[in-house]
Amino acid sequence: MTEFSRDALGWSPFFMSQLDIADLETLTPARIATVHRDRVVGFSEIGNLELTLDPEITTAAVAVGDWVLAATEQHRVIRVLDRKTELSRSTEFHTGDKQLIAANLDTLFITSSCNNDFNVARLERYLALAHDAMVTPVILLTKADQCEDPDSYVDQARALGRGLEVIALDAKSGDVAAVLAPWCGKGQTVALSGSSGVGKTTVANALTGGNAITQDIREDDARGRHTTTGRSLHAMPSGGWLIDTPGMRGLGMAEAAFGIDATFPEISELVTRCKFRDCDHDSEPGCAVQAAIAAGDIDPERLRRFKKLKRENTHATETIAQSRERAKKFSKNVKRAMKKKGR
Ligand SMILES: Nc1nc2c(ncn2[C@@H]2O[C@H](COP(=O)(O)OP(=O)(O)OP(=O)(O)O)[C@@H](O)[C@H]2O)c(=O)[nH]1
Ligand SMILES: [Zn+2]
Repeated sequence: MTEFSRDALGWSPFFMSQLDIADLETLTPARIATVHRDRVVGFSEIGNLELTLDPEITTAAVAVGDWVLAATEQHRVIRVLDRKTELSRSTEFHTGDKQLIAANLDTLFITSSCNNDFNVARLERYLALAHDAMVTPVILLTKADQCEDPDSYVDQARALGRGLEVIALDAKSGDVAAVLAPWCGKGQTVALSGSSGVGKTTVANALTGGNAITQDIREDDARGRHTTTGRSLHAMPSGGWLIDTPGMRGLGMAEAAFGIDATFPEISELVTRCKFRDCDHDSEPGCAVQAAIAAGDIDPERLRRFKKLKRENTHATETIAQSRERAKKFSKNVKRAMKKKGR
């Protein structure tokens, strides 16, 4: 059984302030490392805890990285603490509810490669996601060793944000952990996102010092054999934590209006100065954005991508509303059918 101090697990005054004296005396804070269908595993100062959830809480409301308060004798999660950061996405087909991806991340390494994978629009999408989650983005450009001019990629990526950290590296070299050390210190939590093949596993292995990465585990329980997802919160020798889950890997699309604005500050700061509130920043009279483009202050390509993301965002929101409507109709039909059957 491995014990970790709260500080080592990333505890901070933000979480402490959510506890009263009674909580402190009776409950144990734990950091969620695995979320199963009907139970979770948390790391704590008294070791790993296998926990079921209070009936009020569903596993969908708990994410890897969460801090919870556990009643250890009952092996039960009593309360999920407010998150410092929350990465989630809207589920497309179901209820329109959001799906939690990870909680209390400090840094998202947005990973791309110094080759054809590099795509400014895609990077902006990830940046919007990170901003929306309140997580610090760092752009990681792998395969610098296979590229003649990695600096040109770095420059393009740096242009995507004020003070944005961009790092080009060879993920297979020995110095990955050293280069990324500023974000991987004691109690800090990171995750990697990016397309397939950009080197997430390679970087993750370098950071965790081995093969700690997501594996499916076959498990036996009362209901028979089934596959569950292995541990998702991995300790790094540097003292930090890496979250690696299938959801994290599948991260891609953002429906994050706030995040989009934060990603395009030079544009979003101007739109309030347009003459019309519903300005499309196209050819409307008194458009502050077009004026800035004419003055050479804004890159028209940035505006084009800003508008594209906004459109997608609107579309995603509509889809959620529509799918809610569908779900409602469906449950009505089911009820009607059940009634008929009952007669
Ligand atoms: N030369 C070089 N090869 C790299 C670098 N990063 C990754 N690779 C190679 O690229 C291939 C894909 O890397 P992975 O780490 O598996 O990529 P991934 O992002 O985890 O891919 P998925 O598991 O599909 O999401 C592997 O063969 C790596 O060895 C790099 O910086 N330089
Ligand atoms: Zn305008």
